[in-house]
Amino acid sequence: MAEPPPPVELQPQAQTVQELAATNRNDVPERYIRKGDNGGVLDDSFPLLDVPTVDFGLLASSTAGGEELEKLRSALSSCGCIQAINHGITSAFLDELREVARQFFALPMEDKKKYSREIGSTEGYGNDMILSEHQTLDWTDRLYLILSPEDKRTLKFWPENPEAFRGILHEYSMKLQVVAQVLLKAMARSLNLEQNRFLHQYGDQATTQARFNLYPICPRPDLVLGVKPHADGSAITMLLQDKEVEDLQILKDDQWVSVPIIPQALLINVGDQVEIMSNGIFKSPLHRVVTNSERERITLAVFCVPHPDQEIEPVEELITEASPRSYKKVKDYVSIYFQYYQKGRRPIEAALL
Ligand SMILES: O=C(O)CCC(=O)C(=O)O
Ligand SMILES: [Fe+2]
Repeated sequence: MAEPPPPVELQPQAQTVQELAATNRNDVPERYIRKGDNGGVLDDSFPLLDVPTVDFGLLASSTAGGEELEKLRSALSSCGCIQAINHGITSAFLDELREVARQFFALPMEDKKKYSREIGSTEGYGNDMILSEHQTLDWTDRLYLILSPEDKRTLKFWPENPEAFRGILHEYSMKLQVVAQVLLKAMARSLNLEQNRFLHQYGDQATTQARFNLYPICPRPDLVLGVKPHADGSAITMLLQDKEVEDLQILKDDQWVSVPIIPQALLINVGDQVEIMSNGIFKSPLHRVVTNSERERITLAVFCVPHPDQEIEPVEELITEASPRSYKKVKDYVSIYFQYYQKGRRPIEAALL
């Protein structure tokens, strides 16, 4: 993979999407209107995807769980995602987390702007990074924070208001490390590999990054997307969905389908780096977020990303005559990610042999 030039960010929008939505109740600026046939007509009749639920209590036991492993393998190699249940994080805790996220986005703008990200960098509060004059913007504001390793956190971006925010996010981060380990081991076992086969490549220097997403009410859901179609550049992504507003869609068999909400579940999807490690057996799904003219939506995505120096490549045992190697060895996969993403291309194309 060629070394990409670092992204150069153009002048950000003067207003957050939340401000736009509050002042402009009937229309949206041209910059947010999607161009071309970027995924078909946006009407509101998308079929619901049947995302398999996987019991993490069963996956975590090293002896039991054959049926659960098969369910995992089959889900990750078809739709590329699962609803993780019994993952050891209580519903009450997930509700607290949703509540501090809601309280943060409800703060007055001047309070939120204390945590604004700096131009050219992703961490902090703000909206879409603009890399080209032609870029269609996403109808979303975000708070982006590195969770781990802990010494990589930039605390100045971690809200002090609401007061419980930092403590709850820290606790969530600790709990997710366990969930990620269970998953990566189970993924290997489900393919009859030694259980640390993916975990070794994932490495012990991996970072986890949290992205709180606010999707304000949008007057033109027929024309505007919350997040344009993309696949994640992570190894895996764990999404805490909004409890009520169902606007995430996945491309399955060339059709956009809605992801149902299970309030106590974590929606976990394969990212490009696990697609590469599994030699394409596990699929990193294309997904997008539609907008909503009635309800705002808040989600929390956590991306689990191998260290940039870590080499990622298909696991040897998965390369056979019947399924030859499909991807090159890659390093620092995330660095080209934004440029491809903003151009609406799939970064994984760069890794294909
Ligand atoms: O908010 C969502 O439902 C999904 C967000 C997403 O795809 C992302 O942040 O990569
Ligand atoms: Fe995503």
